[in-house]
Amino acid sequence: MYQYLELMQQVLDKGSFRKDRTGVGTRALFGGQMRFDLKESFPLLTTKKLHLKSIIHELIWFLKGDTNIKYLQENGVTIWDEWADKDGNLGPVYGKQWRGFSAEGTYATILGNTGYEDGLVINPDDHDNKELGFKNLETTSIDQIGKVLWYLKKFPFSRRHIVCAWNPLVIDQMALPPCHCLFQFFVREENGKKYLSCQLYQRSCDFFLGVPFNIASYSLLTYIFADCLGYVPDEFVWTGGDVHLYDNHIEQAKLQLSRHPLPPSAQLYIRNHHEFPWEYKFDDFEITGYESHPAIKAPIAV
Ligand SMILES: Nc1nc(=O)c2c([nH]1)NC[C@@H]1CN(c3ccc(C(=O)N[C@@H](CCC(=O)O)C(=O)O)cc3)CN21
Ligand SMILES: O=c1ccn([C@H]2C[C@H](O)[C@@H](COP(=O)(O)O)O2)c(=O)[nH]1
Repeated sequence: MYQYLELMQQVLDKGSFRKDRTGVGTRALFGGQMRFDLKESFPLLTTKKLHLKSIIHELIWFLKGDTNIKYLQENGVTIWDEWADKDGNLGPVYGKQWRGFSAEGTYATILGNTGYEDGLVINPDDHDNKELGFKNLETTSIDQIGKVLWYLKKFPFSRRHIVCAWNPLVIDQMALPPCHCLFQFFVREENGKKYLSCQLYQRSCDFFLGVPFNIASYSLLTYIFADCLGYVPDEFVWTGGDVHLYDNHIEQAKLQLSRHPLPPSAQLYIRNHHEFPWEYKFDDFEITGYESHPAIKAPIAV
């Protein structure tokens, strides 16, 4: 994971100081890329211990199209707690957009003055409110995960294998607009075998807490798709937009940089094959050979 440590060092050395939405403050670079060869090892950070359970359950939860934290809580995962409402809902976040991208539940067609600028709170469940001057569009829902899997099977060399979580029609209803907002698959053939790569565009990157999770999560997603398709996991390419270290993560980042990375020896095995990505369960995955330095605590910026 030298790629991660190199980019972390660059953010520390060259990042500009910026105010941010959370009020914590960051230093940030715009634009960054890291490549991980999945054929060598499963990319887990070794300079601090990662909580694999949270990463795996979160991905299973996205793939099921779930946007309520109940499933996560039942499995001891607390990483989304701060953003949920009293019923555990997060609005139409990742799961909804991956499995049912649509304009559902929005004040999508503006008939007149919505009063939005006046700070009027619009209830998205109020489906046809003439008084407020909006009504819902007739919606078409797209299962982007199912569709891209089908295209990967039928037209592996297509350049259109894209899943996009950034849905401008419903962004204001999300507890947090998607950070990892678009990914693309790429297939190449060598000696009769098909190799599957994935590239993520992450618009906003909490480099200390979020990014190690995001790298592991999308690498796991690539393995899952490869397993469904009978292809070989090839590369994961991470591309970041606003790559930042929060001011209250600087000491933790420096501690990490002072540690010697351990050999990248983690491997992922999928115990049970499934036809579709949303059918995988926690016990279908086995990670072996993961060794790391101890965990480093850091506060999350809300
Ligand atoms: N500021 C911020 N950074 C993020 O990375 C982030 C958000 N907000 N909001 C939405 C999700 C939630 N994510 C999170 C939230 C918490 C941890 C975290 O505290 N990680 C601890 C371990 C906690 C655990 O797994 O139980 C760590 O040491 O990695 C990581 C990612 C990623 N996303
Ligand atoms: O998977 C994730 C989810 C969130 N983040 C980080 C990136 C930012 O620090 C915050 C989001 O704040 P915005 O003001 O909406 O950019 O969450 C992440 O790194 N990975």
